[in-house]
Amino acid sequence: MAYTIHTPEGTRDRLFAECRDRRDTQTALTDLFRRRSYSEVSTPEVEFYDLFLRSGNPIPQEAMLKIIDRSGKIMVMRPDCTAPIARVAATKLKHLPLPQRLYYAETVFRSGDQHRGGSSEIAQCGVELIGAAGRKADLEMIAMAVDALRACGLARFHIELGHAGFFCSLAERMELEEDQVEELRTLIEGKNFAALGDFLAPYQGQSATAALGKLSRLFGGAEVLEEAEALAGENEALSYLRELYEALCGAGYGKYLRFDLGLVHQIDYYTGVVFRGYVEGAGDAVLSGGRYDRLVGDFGRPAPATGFAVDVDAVAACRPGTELPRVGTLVHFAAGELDRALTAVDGRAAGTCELSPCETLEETLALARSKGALHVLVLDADGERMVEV
Ligand SMILES: N[C@@H](Cc1c[nH]c[nH+]1)C(=O)O
Repeated sequence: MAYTIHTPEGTRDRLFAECRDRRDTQTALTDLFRRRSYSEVSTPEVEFYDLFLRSGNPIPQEAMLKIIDRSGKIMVMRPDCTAPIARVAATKLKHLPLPQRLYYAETVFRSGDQHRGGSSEIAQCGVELIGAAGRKADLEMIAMAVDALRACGLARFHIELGHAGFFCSLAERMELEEDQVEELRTLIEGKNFAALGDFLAPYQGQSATAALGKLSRLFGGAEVLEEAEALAGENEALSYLRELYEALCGAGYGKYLRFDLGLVHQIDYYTGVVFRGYVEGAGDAVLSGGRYDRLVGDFGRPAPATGFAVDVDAVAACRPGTELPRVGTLVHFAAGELDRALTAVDGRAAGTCELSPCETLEETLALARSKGALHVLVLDADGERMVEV
């Protein structure tokens, strides 16, 4: 059957260098998170569908991979890490003082054209700062987003800042129905200018219409904030973004920051500052996050929170190239010489030397030739010698 040799849509096998790059990227990120006092948590790969419906419906329902369990309950492959961690913070961790700093390295599953043909299995590495509101917590998180991409060895990247409150304050002024607000959000998020124009046409003349129409074009440097103020008037979200920007510039982060006031995440638990990270060489965002002050409360312990997740494979693909070390030496060892053989492997640079599983030297030499190795180290009762391949 042809099925058995294919992997399901949106998934694929990952080999050698790709696995190593994923692991290295995860390590670079988690080292940073640990240094900043974040502790690791892990939540189940399969969760109740209801968890994601109740917690503000973070992911469109059609994007969740569903499973029916034996009793007929609908379960989903975890489509998002933040909602389950909010549950943990509100339940298992409720006796611990706030704020709590948590990190994770997990896979999320999102399917359908929602992900524009990309992988539906996404390795994420992220942080959540739970129980801290306000300026200092937002500064910590945005600085950490910059440092996370720097820790991965990236130089050409930027973080785009937006504010969920800006869109909401404009949408509120238009007195729309809830589903119309969602439609508007999707049009702006998708930078779908033609449809947005049609949507707003009946509202021409209203004070927020011009700003909403231009929202998806309001991106760039700090001048964007002035442009937005000119369109929308004094606005709390804009003043707050300026305040954060000035503090971050003072700490040397300014050159990594830009603004995108049309940044309206599809995930709809965000309540304040939102941001995305873009790297030269990757079409889509490689980092995404922001403030979500109501989600933890949905699980019974009100607490403001902020966080972000890095798409590990997307970042790994943009890291400066590191060639996979070529295996230069195979170790051919006689029975009883396993310990010497392993010592020889461990004493060389990782990945440059490996054991030969062959019984005869001829077989090992043939294996060495097929792998492009240059030497065979022979270990036997007489001692050791190096044979050129
Ligand atoms: N869970 C979000 C990222 C995030 C973490 N914390 C807040 N936001 C995502 O997958 O895009």
